[in-house]
Amino acid sequence: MSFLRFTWRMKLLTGRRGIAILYAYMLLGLGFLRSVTPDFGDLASREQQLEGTFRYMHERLRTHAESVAFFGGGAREKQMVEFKFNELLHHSSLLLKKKWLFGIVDDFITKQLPHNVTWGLSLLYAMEHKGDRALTSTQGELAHALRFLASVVSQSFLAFGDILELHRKFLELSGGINRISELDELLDASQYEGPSTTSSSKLVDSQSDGIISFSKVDIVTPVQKLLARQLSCDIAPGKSLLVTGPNGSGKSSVFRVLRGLWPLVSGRLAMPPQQFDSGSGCGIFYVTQRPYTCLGTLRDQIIYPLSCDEAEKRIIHTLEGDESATTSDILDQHLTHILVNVKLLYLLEREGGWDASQNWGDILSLGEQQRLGMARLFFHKPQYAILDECTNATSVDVEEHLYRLAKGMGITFITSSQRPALIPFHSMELRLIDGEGKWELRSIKQ
Ligand SMILES: Nc1ncnc2c1ncn2[C@@H]1O[C@H](COP(=O)(O)OP(=O)(O)OP(=O)(O)O)[C@@H](O)[C@H]1O
Repeated sequence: MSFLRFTWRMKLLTGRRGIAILYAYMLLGLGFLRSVTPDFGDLASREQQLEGTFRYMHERLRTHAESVAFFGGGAREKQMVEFKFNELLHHSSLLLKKKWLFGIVDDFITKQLPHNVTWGLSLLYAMEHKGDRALTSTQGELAHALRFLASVVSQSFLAFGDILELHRKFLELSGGINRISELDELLDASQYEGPSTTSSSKLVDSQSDGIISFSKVDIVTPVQKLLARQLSCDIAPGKSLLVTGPNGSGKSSVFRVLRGLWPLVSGRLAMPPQQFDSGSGCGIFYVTQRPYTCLGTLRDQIIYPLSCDEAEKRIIHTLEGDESATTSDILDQHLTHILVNVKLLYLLEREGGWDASQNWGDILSLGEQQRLGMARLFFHKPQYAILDECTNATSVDVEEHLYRLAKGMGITFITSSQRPALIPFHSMELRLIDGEGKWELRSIKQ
């Protein structure tokens, strides 16, 4: 109804030609805008998806920070998070650019051009009422004054609105700046107080003839609870150590100090050279009870923390394969052999090959994850393996089979376990007696 009334009023003011111009403009303008509008719905949902993945990766990293640090997977995680961040950044800037360009076109079609068209229509109106010059000029002046007043008032309100908005924008901006400066301060602090720097200044004797040696080391938690007083113990290649003790007595904490995740507050620690950060050919490799499953393919689970390229480079140096096969084929053949060893070959078929990408932490049982953790150990073949109850969900015969294989590869273990079946694979037992400082070391008769 109001539409008809508007049309009728417009016809009175501008005549048929004016109405025709107005509606023709509206239809053409709308049609044009529709045809050039990017699919903002799709773009926004893709942005949400990328943002979600990026946040999920951070969340996951926080949850598994300790495992990642033990593996020395920091560089690999950084690479993966940065890849996702760049993807998000690229998409967001594309979306912004599209919004900006569309804003210009939209503004032109819906505001600037109509403004001029209105002037055109006013001119038509003036020309059609040219009989009474005095009346026309009075109406013209009045219309002009009204338009001027309306535009001044609306512009003034817009300007005042902008000034009022400034405060809110400033508050929003200062909130963001505060968070960034807090992050900056924390990063600075972590550079000076990080466990690795504190401990490394005192500890690493990389010329230790391949021996891991604790000499009067106090194992102390971050809240200053003493778990083992003046721990002294040498682990030589081929002389594996079994760490036992009640729950909470500090078995894993010994490994944390060894890896440099907790500071060495007293004593001395020597260990063979290691390249945790590059993840390749490392001297000491850590396998947790619930092995960390990274985001990625089945192949990525075994070669972690190496990337596929790094793993291929490494395999080409260490293995001799069929000359006609590509590096990736040689790598996959080697990984298949490892899967056979850990009795997980069926995964390859079940999940659809090495490039299958799944949420491995959810779809694999704990026992399967643990065997995958051992597959990772066999791929990296370190000099020492820290095995923190990492086979306790597998059956005893599988556990013994895995230890036999690792021993056959010349890997020396530092194991935390409660299973008597593993005793024969070790030469010494370190028993943390009460979690209050007492410990004892005994040799195991083979
Ligand atoms: N980040 C931490 N901050 C403070 N205390 C901690 C921290 N991590 C562990 N602890 C404490 O240190 C003690 C030893 O923990 P640890 O994980 O070494 O025990 P554990 O012997 O490996 O136990 P379990 O056999 O159950 O695996 C526990 O009392 C635990 O509560």
